[in-house]
Amino acid sequence: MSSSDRILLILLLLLIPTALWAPGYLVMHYPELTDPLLYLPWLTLGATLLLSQIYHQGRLGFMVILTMLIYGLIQSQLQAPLHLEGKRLLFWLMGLMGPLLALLLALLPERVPFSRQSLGHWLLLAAGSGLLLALSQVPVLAQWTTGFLTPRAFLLTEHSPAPLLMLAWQTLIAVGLWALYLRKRESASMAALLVVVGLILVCLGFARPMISATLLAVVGVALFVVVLQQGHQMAFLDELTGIPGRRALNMALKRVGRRYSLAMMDIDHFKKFNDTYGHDVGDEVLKLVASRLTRVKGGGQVFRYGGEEFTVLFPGKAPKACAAHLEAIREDIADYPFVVRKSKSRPDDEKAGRQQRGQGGGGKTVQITISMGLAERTGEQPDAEAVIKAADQALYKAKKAGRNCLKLA
Ligand SMILES: Nc1nc2c(ncn2[C@@H]2O[C@H](COP(=O)(O)OP(=O)(O)OP(=O)(O)O)[C@@H](O)[C@H]2O)c(=O)[nH]1
Repeated sequence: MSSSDRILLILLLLLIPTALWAPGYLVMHYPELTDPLLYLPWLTLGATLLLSQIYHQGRLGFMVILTMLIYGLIQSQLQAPLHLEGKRLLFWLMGLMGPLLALLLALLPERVPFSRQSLGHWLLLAAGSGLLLALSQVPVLAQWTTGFLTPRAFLLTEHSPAPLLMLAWQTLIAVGLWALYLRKRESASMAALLVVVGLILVCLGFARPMISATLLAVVGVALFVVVLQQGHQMAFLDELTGIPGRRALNMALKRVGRRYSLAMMDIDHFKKFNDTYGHDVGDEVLKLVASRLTRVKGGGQVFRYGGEEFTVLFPGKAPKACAAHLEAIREDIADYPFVVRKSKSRPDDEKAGRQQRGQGGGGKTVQITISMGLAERTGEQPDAEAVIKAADQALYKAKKAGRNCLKLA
């Protein structure tokens, strides 16, 4: 499970106790706080909207705006008993259209929120809100929801006004968003999933006082964490390969301590490879090498140093203790049959790739090799710069020695 998956899971789990426990606890023990708490979602969501602007996370910003619209609707229109026809219809429309809008926003391309390019996103939000308000004024629909739909849509219990039909629709969208997140690993689908799960819980516990304020305030905090996490990824992960980049290496070197070894490695003849097969295939090679390198044993931490160079850091290890692990990974890469396909249909996951190779794949198999130089921190080379330089010199020796080998400084 990746770190973003773990964060998502924690945030989702955070919503459930909030829904079950916080509203009742607040009303019972701190009744004087209930009025100020109604402002809390505006605060948490407003802060997240600001941060999403700073980090240029447009779709996430739109998820925040959608949540604000939902909260505004609940506070301004839905503070009345739901057996009133118009209110019940509005509740239905919010429960059905809110998740749909979140899904559609997650499917739209990334845009900076307050710019001309995001006009489509704004139109979608405006159209959704306009349609909701227009439909809520149709008397026939109001009669239909109370007279026909609600009794047949299986109300959960008398404590929850959310009918099963609505929950089924919301759950379907949540599952779709989960699948979208697993496929694309984008913060927008993660944010949309949090908003939809938050809305499901709000609908389920709608009869409880303060449910929307407490839950949507927590959704605001959860979205804040998602923006921060995305900002962290942008700063520390290499975009092409997805492994930590140079900045992450610099941070790791600052806290690694006094004893460590460091290997610099470089893909052999990569320029020729790029010139022969094209930059796109070169990028695929970089991704492949990065993913194979991350399997290094012995506690090695892998970074993309830049271009076709990678670094592996072994905290607390002497070169003797990590050379075998590096050799193993060098051989693993040299033995991996990289197929250059004519089409750009290289599958993302390795199993599918192996299957495609098994069927011939229609491409040419080429060997990728890497050269490595290994150095350790010593009294003579106490700072990280000197260790990197020594590892670089050892790498140069490896290139001179015919490539596809490891040399010690
Ligand atoms: N496709 C792709 N190529 C890159 C990237 N970054 C750097 N390169 C290429 O990597 C190549 C590096 O080539 P050189 O430093 O001359 O070394 P080499 O061809 O690997 O030869 P040796 O290191 O001597 O084995 C250049 O052609 C760069 O354009 C990248 O992100 N993607």
